[in-house]
Amino acid sequence: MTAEQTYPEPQGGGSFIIAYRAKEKHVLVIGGGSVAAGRVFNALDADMRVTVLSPELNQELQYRYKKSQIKWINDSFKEEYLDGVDMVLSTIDDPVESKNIVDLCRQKSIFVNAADINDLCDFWFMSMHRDGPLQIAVSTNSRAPRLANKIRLQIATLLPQGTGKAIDNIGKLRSSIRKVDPSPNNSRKRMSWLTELCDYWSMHHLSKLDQKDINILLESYIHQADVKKIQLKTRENITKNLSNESLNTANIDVLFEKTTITDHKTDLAQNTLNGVPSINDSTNAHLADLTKTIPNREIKLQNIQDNDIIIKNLSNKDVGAISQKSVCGNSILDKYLINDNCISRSNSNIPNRGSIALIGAGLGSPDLLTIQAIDYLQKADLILADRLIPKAIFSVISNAEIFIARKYPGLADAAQNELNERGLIALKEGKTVVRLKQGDPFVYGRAGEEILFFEKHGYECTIVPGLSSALTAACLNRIPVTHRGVADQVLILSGNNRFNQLPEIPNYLKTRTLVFLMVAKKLNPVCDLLLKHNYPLELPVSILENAGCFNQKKIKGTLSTINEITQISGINLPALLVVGWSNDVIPDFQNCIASETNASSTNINTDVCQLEEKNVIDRSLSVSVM
Ligand SMILES: C[C@@]1(CC(=O)O)c2cc3[nH]c(cc4nc(cc5[nH]c(cc(n2)[C@H]1CCC(=O)O)[C@@](C)(CC(=O)O)[C@@H]5CCC(=O)O)C(CC(=O)O)=C4CCC(=O)O)c(CCC(=O)O)c3CC(=O)O
Ligand SMILES: NC(=O)C1=CN([C@@H]2O[C@H](COP(=O)(O)OP(=O)(O)OC[C@H]3O[C@@H](n4cnc5c(N)ncnc54)[C@H](O)[C@@H]3O)[C@@H](O)[C@H]2O)C=CC1
Repeated sequence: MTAEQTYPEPQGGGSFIIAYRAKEKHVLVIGGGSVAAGRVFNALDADMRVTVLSPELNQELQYRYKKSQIKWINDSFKEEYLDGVDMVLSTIDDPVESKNIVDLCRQKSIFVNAADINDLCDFWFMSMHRDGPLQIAVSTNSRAPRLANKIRLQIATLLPQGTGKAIDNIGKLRSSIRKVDPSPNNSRKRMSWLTELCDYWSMHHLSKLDQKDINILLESYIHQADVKKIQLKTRENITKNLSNESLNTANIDVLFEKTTITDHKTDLAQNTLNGVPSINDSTNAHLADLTKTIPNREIKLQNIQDNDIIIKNLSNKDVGAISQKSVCGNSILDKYLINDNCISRSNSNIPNRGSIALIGAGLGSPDLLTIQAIDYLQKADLILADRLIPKAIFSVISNAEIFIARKYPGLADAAQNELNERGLIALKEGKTVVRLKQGDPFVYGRAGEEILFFEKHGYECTIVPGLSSALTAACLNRIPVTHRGVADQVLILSGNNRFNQLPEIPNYLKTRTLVFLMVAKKLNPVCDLLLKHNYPLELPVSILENAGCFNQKKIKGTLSTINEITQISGINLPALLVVGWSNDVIPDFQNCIASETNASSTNINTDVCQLEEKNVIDRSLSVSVM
């Protein structure tokens, strides 16, 4: 690589953006209108000493003056007022006088900004988002301030909740570490440990740390503990409700999302769902009118209390279908920007908007939930579930209200509508909603339909995968659905489709494993169908019940015998059927031991021909309870 390729070429024409520590610096704001009030707010936010020079003050400045946040010189500009000043912000409506002020400041080497003469400014203001110690500022370098405002809001809606708190917590930990290990020689050690911590843990978890956790982390740093293995109170909270017998804590070593990408996705999802505010028709029309008839500047003149009310109205009064496109053809975010205009520089007032996640509950045992699913279940306000979700899963839930859909025969559609509406109402109230689905939401879970419903109403859905029994039931029952030399394909089918019909069956292929979900009531016809399609009578099959749960059970047989066997043993729901030679690859452990001692049957773990010949697996041992 050439040096030109290695080192980036400066574009030029930008501003030098720094975080200026202006605490106690004396700023003189000239003018008493809304632009002055905005500047004053920013200066106070940076702990500057503020004097306003103007023959009049607007409402906000009068309020700040009464609260002794600012000094006020009730006069027009005179040169003498520049004495002892570190910075001047001119916000007057008189360009000639403004130019005069700028010239005088230049002579006195005072840093100056004039709101009405861009070209003469030493620096420009930026659109700013603030969340505690976090400040995000956007500059368009005086090209398009309104777009700076819009970009700032777009960025802010993408931030994970609790970002400011997470920064605070890391700040505390960082300074404690530097106190106990101040040596400049250990800079690399400090930096790499903290970097790993920040990269490895999700923003959500970092935001939840308390002083006790920070102390544990400090200890961990001292011992250079692996950040993936640190046990914290936060971690305990997450796992505390998991039932002991089902949770093997050793298996959930990693409770925190691995990468920042996951983190971003989770948190981003959480916030962008939240991201789109809702506006009812009359508010919408009202705001649309405002943009047409009143210049933005005048909207800004409203006082802060009024603006707060507008924000509340926007988030509470949301009714009806709202798509990403608003009536004016702009996005909903654009509408919100109109609203934000009213609050001008009040930084972080992104209204609290509901969010929804569709979560796969997996097989029914809490220890087979994903970390992300546990995380969502713990922070949810409302959980929409159905009767199929095993009770054990609910042990993970902290405080959420649980709504179980009343999906009884003949009422399924009405129950689905009811569930959707419950979700929508909660979203409009700004709640965190979780739609919990058994298995994986996209494998016969009808999640697609629900996503379309919520997204039609302006709420993007986060999707959290779950373990689907389609593959994992076989896995837990020692059936490798693919196995070299035995099976190289897997087909997932439903024993019972929407119109109560049997599925279409492909021609027999020796190396294909078939997995039928929802098959218990259709076992007989499904087996008949397979036989009709020339599947061999001796083809091994298994019924797998309650996979992954404490009452997991496997019933083995062949295509010709399984019906008879289950007529005796019965089938407990939920159950699925695995058809194919992969059923015979790994014998039950007891048989395995038996075959070890049996000289005539040795090499069981090879290909299916051998299995057939030696008949290693005793299929007459029809029921095996695990
Ligand atoms: C050079 C600069 C001043 C400086 O810093 O010296 C400047 C100059 C001017 N702004 C004008 C107009 C508007 N300014 C805003 C809004 C903001 N303006 C801000 C900064 C800056 N504005 C600096 C450049 C920063 C950059 O480009 O990145 C923001 C980011 C920060 C802040 O002010 O605190 C704040 C967003 C706050 C938020 O996000 O909340 C809006 C929209 C709105 O109100 O919503 C409009 C109307 C729409 C439009 O005109 O575009 C006019 C024309 C006046 C006229 O025509 O009469 C001038 C003068 C001119 O351009 O000559
Ligand atoms: N940078 C920005 O973001 C923007 C800048 N502007 C410009 O900023 C300026 C101020 O805007 P607003 O606050 O809306 O105007 P405004 O008209 O509400 O306020 C002007 C203030 O300056 C005071 N004033 C006028 N001459 C003065 C003097 N010689 N000495 C002391 N005080 C004096 C007035 O009493 C008044 O309080 C305008 O020129 C406007 O074009 C406008 C919009 C955005």
